Amino acid sequence: MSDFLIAPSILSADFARLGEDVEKVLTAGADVVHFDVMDNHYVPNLTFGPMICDALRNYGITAPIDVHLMIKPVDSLIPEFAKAGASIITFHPEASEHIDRSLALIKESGCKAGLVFNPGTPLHYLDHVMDKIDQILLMSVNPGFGGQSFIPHTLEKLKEARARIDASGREIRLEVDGGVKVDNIAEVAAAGADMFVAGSAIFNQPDYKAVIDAMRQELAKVK
Ligand SMILES: O=C(CO)[C@@H](O)[C@H](O)COP(=O)(O)O
Repeated sequence: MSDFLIAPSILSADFARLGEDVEKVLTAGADVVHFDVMDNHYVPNLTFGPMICDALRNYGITAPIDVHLMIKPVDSLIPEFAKAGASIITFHPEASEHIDRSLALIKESGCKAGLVFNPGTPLHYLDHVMDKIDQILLMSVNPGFGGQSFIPHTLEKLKEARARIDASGREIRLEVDGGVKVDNIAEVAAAGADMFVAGSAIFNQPDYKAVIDAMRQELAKVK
């Protein structure tokens, strides 16, 4: 089993049959459920909250749920998502008044914590919190919608983030999100990512397993 994790974004799943569709993508070989929370304030779209996360757990989903908060303010929903069964909670540093406090709140709630960087957000927000995070998520599209194209300069940013992780000596996941597909996943992995969010590339195809298997074949060429 490779150390690369594939995390389908349920933003592109069938909301009318969400439990069934999430179960189907996990059975097809996905590792993690990527759960995009949008508030129509921090980002121009509106999705779902803790009740849906809780509903997935009640449906029987046991895989890690990676909650990506695209909301402002950040803190009030952290305990709610932890109670609802989130495994990992990430947020955008510029959306929090107190980054250290938000990270501490996630940890106190029993979840892994991470920071998310939009394409134009500098990585210097990591400077004083590397010892407090488990994951870095680099957005390779501007957040809000699935189906956008991968922004190429993310590759350079991934290399910079990987160098920061290596220098920290800590085990921190480097996740990438937006426009990840079979034909670019190897290049993205070679730049340093080890966790791949893919929404439309998986859910817009009839055979999820065929896509995930093809992604793993590409990843096998890298490591
Ligand atoms: O958070 C987001 C968008 O804001 C992503 O998770 C997208 O949902 C990824 O979709 P694709 O680019 O893979 O279609």
